[in-house]
Amino acid sequence: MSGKSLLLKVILLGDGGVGKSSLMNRYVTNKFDSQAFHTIGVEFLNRDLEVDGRFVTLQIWDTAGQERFKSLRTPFYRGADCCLLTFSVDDRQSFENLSNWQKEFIYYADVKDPEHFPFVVLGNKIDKLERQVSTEEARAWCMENGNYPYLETSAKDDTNVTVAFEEAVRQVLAVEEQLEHCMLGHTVDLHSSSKSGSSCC
Ligand SMILES: Nc1nc2c(ncn2[C@@H]2O[C@H](COP(=O)(O)OP(=O)(O)OP(=O)(O)O)[C@@H](O)[C@H]2O)c(=O)[nH]1
Ligand SMILES: [Mg+2]
Repeated sequence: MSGKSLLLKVILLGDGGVGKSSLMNRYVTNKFDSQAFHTIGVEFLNRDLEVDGRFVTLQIWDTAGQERFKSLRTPFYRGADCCLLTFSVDDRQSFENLSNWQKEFIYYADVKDPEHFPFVVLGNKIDKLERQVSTEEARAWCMENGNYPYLETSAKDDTNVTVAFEEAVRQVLAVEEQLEHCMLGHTVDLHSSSKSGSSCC
């Protein structure tokens, strides 16, 4: 087990009103406000956690989903280690906009290798009885768009909120481990007389 704490930046993106701020506040302060105000620009909160023996400080960046705040949120995408694409299961439009959020993130965060970037998709407000997006549909979107993990959450009832943020950490650690593995492969390569090296990257 490593004693060093890792600082990870995760960013919550999605339409205005899907519950991004509520998810962050539920996770960090364990509170829920049924009359939350729209976010203007960005806000962030930190929480320390341990995942699979790794100590992590999770820096959660909560962005304003409303279109009019686009120029205020996009400068903060750079340096994110994971992106939580969020929609609300009772709002079909917010689900249909996931691709736009994915593209906006890749562009403004200047992601060099989008295929391997860790996105996690959250379908929030599962406590609501009238759904407009089924679990199967959401899973299918995740499969088709990069094989992303999909979690259904409720910030109101505190369903899967901790699991969602821990999954984000796991995704980042998995990518990091793969990179370390590849670099190790290259190091071994330099000292090897053989031309054939690691084929993982
Ligand atoms: N029923 C229910 N309501 C929720 C849930 N999460 C958030 N809400 C409510 O939905 C509304 C919008 O939530 P916010 O967290 O402000 O949404 P947001 O995504 O941060 O919105 P912007 O800041 O405009 O981007 C608020 O009235 C919340 O109380 C949930 O899981 N279930
Ligand atoms: Mg908000």
